[in-house]
Amino acid sequence: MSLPQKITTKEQVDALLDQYDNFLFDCDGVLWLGDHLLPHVVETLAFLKSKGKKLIFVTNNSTKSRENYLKKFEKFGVKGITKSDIFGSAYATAVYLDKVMKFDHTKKVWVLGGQGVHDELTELGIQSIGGTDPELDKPFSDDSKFLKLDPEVGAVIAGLDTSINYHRLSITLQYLLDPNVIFMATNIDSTFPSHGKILPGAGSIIESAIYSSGRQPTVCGKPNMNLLKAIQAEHNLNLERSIMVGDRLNTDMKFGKDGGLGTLLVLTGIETEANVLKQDGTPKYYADKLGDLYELQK
Ligand SMILES: O=C(O)[C@H](O)[C@H](O)COP(=O)(O)O
Ligand SMILES: [Mg+2]
Repeated sequence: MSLPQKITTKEQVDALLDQYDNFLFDCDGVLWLGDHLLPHVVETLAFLKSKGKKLIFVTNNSTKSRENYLKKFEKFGVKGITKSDIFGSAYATAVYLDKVMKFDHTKKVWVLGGQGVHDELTELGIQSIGGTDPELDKPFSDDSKFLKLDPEVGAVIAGLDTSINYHRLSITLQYLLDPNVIFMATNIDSTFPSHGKILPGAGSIIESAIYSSGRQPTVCGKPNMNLLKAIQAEHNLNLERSIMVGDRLNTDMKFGKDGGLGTLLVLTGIETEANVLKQDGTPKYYADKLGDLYELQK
């Protein structure tokens, strides 16, 4: 059995830097927990950049568009990131619907999810309804205006929705009962690391739509390899010299392993050390936190 190796010394960090040119970062649980930036993240990213490393950000959190992630990076003082370095699951899902499924732009998308999904669809010229519409915050009743279904809806996209309620789930089901309506999910993470808490993730919400409709969605976030194809179309990385840094085994680490990348798990999000030490081969490396790559240099 090949146990994951814990990064605890400067020599190990140096060896990691020799081995990899491209660092792909998960965001929730690696860089930040909501609005709380994790220790020495800004310094670590600057340090890696100073060593000539390419930094790419790959998040399953669909509540923000790439444009809004850019603003979040700026707010935290992370410099030198461009939109093309950010791959969010809202973006990946919108692009897949548009480019792979060739979605008819005269049709609309019903959203069970946050603003990120609406924004990425808008950027591609696709209309969307539902989602963050405040009318959906009202309790469900037979008078709901949404029960008069929009015949132009051709797809449902489901993702993380922190305003989830019976109204949203009920209307989503009405659209999914039509087998001609495409069903997509941004990601299937069961949980979501918040500051000091583990909360229900997008997968736990989407599961309700799956169960009630009896349908399975096309999923676009990690560990789906379509996301890696999208990254490759933009950056053409040498995957053997690339490493995926994440906090979750069944999304981030699987994504890295399936894609032929190295894998580094940090313990600031979902997984515990005991859990990591049960793994054989993946992750290849683990650390208490991302900031250790910087702190161990001192
Ligand atoms: O439930 C979700 O959508 C996810 O748990 C969460 O947002 C994952 O984000 P990531 O860790 O990929 O940045
Ligand atoms: Mg994460």
